[in-house]
Amino acid sequence: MRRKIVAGNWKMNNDLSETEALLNDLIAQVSNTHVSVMVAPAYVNLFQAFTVLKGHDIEVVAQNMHQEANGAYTGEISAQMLKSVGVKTVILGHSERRAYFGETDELLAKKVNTALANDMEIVFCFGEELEDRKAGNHFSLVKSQLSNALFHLNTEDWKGIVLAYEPVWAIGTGETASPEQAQEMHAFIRKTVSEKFGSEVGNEVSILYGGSVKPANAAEIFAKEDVDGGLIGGAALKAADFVAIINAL
Ligand SMILES: O=C(CO)COP(=O)(O)O
Repeated sequence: MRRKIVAGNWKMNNDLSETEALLNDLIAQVSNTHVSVMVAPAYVNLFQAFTVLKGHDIEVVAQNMHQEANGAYTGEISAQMLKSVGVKTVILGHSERRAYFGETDELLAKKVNTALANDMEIVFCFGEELEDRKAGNHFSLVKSQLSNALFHLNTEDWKGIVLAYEPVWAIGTGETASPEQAQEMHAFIRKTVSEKFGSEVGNEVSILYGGSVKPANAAEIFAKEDVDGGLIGGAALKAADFVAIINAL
């Protein structure tokens, strides 16, 4: 059975006291036990997030990580640092990392290897830009993002991979992919993974949708066969909205 997941990517939002307040609101309101719930606060608040969430079934994950084990990389954070505060899962490949911080497929392949070598689970993000979709290149673009960063893995490695399809044109824009567009792409992703790694891997991998998911549209997107949950940005910053989205899965 594929795992159902709703993950909140807080991006560069919430200082320490805001982080504590939002987590306490989630503790009070999250009750859906068949969904794995993840939250990704800023690095500096991860340690305190674990303290606040102790004993509760909400996983704290990181938004990013450096590919090297340690060294002279001013401002960066390693897998071991994340693990030492309790992080077991890291988001990699977010479109904002690709667009604003120059992260390429090649670099992401290295980050993927580092995370897996550290027994960390990965929420791997990818998705096309509006021009790609307008030009009809969205399937080939998505396939190349997957193959460049993940096709060197072996079948066993896929136990640690969750995929998150986030069409860039739908992130933070209020414009969502229609449920049909999401399903069409998720089915393509599953087929692409199955062709390369076998149908067992393809059937087992959870594929999340991300891009302007909100309480009003979550249920119809999550109802699609190949959509196993969501990666939520803006709507994850308000407990009531995030919980409504969890409850829609
Ligand atoms: O980028 C996202 C999650 O990683 C989606 O962001 P929004 O939900 O704000 O569109």
